[in-house]
Amino acid sequence: MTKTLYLPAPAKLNRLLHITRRREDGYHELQTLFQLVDISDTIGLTPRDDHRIVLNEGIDDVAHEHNLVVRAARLLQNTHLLHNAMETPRGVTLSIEKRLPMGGGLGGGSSNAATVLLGLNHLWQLNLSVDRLAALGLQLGADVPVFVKGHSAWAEGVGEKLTSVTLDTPWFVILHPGVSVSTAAVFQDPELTRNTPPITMARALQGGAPTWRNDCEAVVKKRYPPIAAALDWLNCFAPSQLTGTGACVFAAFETQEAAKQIARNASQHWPTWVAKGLNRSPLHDALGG
Ligand SMILES: C[C@](O)(CO)[C@H](O)COP(=O)(O)OP(=O)(O)OC[C@H]1O[C@@H](n2ccc(N)nc2=O)[C@H](O)[C@@H]1O
Ligand SMILES: Nc1ncnc2c1ncn2[C@@H]1O[C@H](COP(=O)(O)OP(=O)(O)OP(=O)(O)O)[C@@H](O)[C@H]1O
Repeated sequence: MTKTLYLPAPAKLNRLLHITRRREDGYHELQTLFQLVDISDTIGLTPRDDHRIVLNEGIDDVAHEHNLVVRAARLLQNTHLLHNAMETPRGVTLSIEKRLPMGGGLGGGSSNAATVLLGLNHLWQLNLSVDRLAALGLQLGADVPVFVKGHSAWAEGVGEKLTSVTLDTPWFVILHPGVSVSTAAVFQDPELTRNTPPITMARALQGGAPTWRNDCEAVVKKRYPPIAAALDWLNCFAPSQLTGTGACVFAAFETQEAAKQIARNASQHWPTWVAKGLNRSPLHDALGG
């Protein structure tokens, strides 16, 4: 019987997010500190004898063809075909066990895609380098490369120019304020701070957590009062921030016990997670890379 490989797709937090410039193409250049955390979706990959890419358990509301796991598998299959025209590309049956909220700023979809790229590179024995896979991943989304590289990182560009960093690893309380944020609308908002002067990585790291902030926060709070309310609530216990363009907000605690205590109260109002900060991705641990 063909065995299924189950691999984690961890979440990320943006512990600092500066927007430094709007580009000609409308996209924005960022400086961000990505930290991986230990809450994950699980992706199942079962190799097939034919060339089909099948998604068994998907996600309601996302058509299979649009699902980032299917798009990642197709991208890899097409890349392989292009360079190995004589070889029949292999297929895979995929499944997703979703725990990360969608569109929450935790990068779940991007992480799912990265797990498929690395998992299939392993199963199909393609031997593509991590750098090559990260470049392919960028075609699927700006947050895919950091998950492919598998380490907390300082990022520039739209998030693809990565330098691995080692961050502190506190326990985080993460809340989902229950609204869905349009990333495009936040980036188009005339009031968005989009001219923060670039800083060096060394300076960002030297300043540490008390100096880290997210340039999207003011606009997001104004547009989405439930996010402002969640930030105000969490700020009563520890300095709190938005991840990405939201909707999730988070705060760091020194111990698991302290985080759990706040999470117990928070969970009366919002979906809540306690997550440990990581530097290395559990996906890379699982693949032994
Ligand atoms: C802000 C972050 O969460 C930081 O981790 C991510 O860069 C967002 O990445 P994402 O959710 O994959 O966003 P995308 O789906 O690529 O972008 C949605 C829309 O937001 C705007 N956008 C996004 C990223 C970026 N660096 N500049 C932008 O202006 C663009 O209008 C884009 O059409
Ligand atoms: N496998 C997938 N998992 C989650 N979302 C997916 C997936 N495939 C496609 N999508 C689509 O991608 C959108 C963004 O998902 P994702 O969970 O990555 O957002 P996010 O956490 O806000 O990420 P980011 O921090 O990169 O903005 C979803 O709203 C959904 O429509």
